[in-house]
Amino acid sequence: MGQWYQQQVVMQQQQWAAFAAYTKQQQALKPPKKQSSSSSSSSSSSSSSPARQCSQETPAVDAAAKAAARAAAAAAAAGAVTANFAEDAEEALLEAAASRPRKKRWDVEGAQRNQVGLYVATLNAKLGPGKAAVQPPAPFVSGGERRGGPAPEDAPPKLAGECWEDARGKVGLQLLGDLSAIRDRWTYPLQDESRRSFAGYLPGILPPEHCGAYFDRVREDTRWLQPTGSKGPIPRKTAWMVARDCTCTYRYGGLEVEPQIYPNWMTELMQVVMPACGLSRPQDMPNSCNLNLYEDGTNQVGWHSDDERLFQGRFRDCRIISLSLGARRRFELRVNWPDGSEQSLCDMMLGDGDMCTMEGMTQKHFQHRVGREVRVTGPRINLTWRWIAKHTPQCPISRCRF
Ligand SMILES: O=C(O)CCC(=O)C(=O)O
Ligand SMILES: [Fe+2]
Repeated sequence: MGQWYQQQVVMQQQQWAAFAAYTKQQQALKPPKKQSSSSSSSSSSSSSSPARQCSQETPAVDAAAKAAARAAAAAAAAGAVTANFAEDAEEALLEAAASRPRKKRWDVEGAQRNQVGLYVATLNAKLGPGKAAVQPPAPFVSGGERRGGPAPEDAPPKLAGECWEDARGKVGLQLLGDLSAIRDRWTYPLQDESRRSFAGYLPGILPPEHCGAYFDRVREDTRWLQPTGSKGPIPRKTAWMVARDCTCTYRYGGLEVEPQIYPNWMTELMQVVMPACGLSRPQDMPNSCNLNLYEDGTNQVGWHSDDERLFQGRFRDCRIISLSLGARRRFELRVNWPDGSEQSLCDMMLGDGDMCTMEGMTQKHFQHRVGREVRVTGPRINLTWRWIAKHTPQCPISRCRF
């Protein structure tokens, strides 16, 4: 092992030890949770003992931190993952540790174990067969919930057999990559037939010399907003655009973004990129687009699904097509309800001019994010096209009868 890697491993281990200590301290400081009404405990919320909660929770924090530290060290030693890996694992754990109960059966330990487990599973996949040196923490089976994620008790029942959804062939779902004339340039990093969930990747659809021009145009000719949510201004700028005659606002996570009608550059850009997804006729084009501007790696979007009512993605197949311009960022997907010991995390590095899709029931079964990557210094714009399936009652299109 080279000296550089050894230094990295030691640094990561030190970082993790400090982090574990910090997390432990935070857990101890955490205000006591309210007892649930069904609890027989006589202690009120103000008198329940933080020390007791702490002694239950810190071993899990430690175990998860150690597992992630081993994962990060092994990855660095093997040179198998990007330098951002340790940071991502740390963030995953931080996120789990910062989670707060939403439902009675929420369990911080389970959430942490599953979070870290996802990273370890990804790492092992990257290390390759026979080199999976890292043991993931035991998966958490029930009673857990991840922040923003659905509760285990909300897991949909499986159909007869091992599948959650009808097969692609049965419902006639065609993947955009298969519709494309450049089929051989598409890959599908996420292909989960049992959940009828797919994510496709098409590198470099725009030539590099055009990407910069589009980037500047989109940046300059968009009215960017930075709405404020419950935790302050969102860590990116955003815009919501819709096709002519539509007035649907986009509501998500307590935010509401007013629509801008597709400018001419948007229609032109769609004509350039949509044929790569087999969509060439104007009537086939998506009727809405969410735009994000990430000024640098500190800007991000947290775990979420694009499962708003507008798109009906929880109930029917839903296509989402994205184009990235500017700095390369990691786009990750994770499964909502892992099956038994199944650990599923999928990531794609999205660079200048790359396209990516989410198709089928992905918004029901998976969450996605672009996490913090502090080493990224350049800006990135992402355009995420969708089809509005149910317009808001106020929108004239919802009142149209064709
Ligand atoms: O920036 C990205 O690649 C993802 C954006 C996203 O998830 C969204 O706009 O809903
Ligand atoms: Fe999204």
